[in-house]
Amino acid sequence: MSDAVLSLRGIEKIYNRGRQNEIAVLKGADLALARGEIVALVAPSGAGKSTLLHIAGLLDTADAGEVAFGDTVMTGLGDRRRTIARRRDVGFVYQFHHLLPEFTALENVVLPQLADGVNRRDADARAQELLDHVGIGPRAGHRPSAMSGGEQQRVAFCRALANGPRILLADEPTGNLDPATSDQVFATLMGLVRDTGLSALIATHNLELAARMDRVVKLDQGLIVPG
Ligand SMILES: Nc1ncnc2c1ncn2[C@@H]1O[C@H](COP(=O)(O)OP(=O)(O)OP(=O)(O)O)[C@@H](O)[C@H]1O
Repeated sequence: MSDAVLSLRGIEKIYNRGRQNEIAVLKGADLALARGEIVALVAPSGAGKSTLLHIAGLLDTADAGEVAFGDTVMTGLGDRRRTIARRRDVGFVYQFHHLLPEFTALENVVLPQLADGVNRRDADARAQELLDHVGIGPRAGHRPSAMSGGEQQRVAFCRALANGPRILLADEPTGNLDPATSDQVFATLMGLVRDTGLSALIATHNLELAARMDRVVKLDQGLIVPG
């Protein structure tokens, strides 16, 4: 039995295996996220943060090692089960919001719920509740192009949380914002994660933001080490 919500054990990833440009990015990375824990992942550019987040979120597979959500080992499960787990258990946030431009803020938060079988009325209510929670309820009917960068990113947070995941994975979630906005939007994200009791792994270059999380880890030579 493990108390961890997310466990990465001995994760290895090699790109271009057997070719001249072979690159071993992860060489046995270990990390466990406790319930409600917010962990900062810091590393120089190219060290493998995105690769690790993609493997943790079942968007990519490792060459060796194991990913577990709670006590369930996800490694080796078929595509269907991985897709369902990814949709239900994991929320992703990226540096760029990747909202669908032709849909409103509300609709962007509704869509992942419809894909998970939630009815429209419940999905609308949950989306509005999340948007209210991050302070942009009145903008629910606006398309992303009519919103500021900070507002767009708040919508992206709501979309990531729409299906009630256990784990939030974020890749430079405020990296595209100016410093003042980044600070506010980061505080919003932290509040949202705390209020929902999620476990979060947040990659950032920003050491000030990293210091505000529960724990800092570094990716160093393909391994996770204390920050
Ligand atoms: N699909 C791929 N094929 C080959 N090499 C790749 C692939 N994806 C990433 N890499 C290489 O693996 C290394 C790690 O990439 P990754 O994107 O995980 O780093 P990162 O730490 O997230 O960087 P950044 O902070 O710049 O986003 C880099 O050298 C990158 O060029």
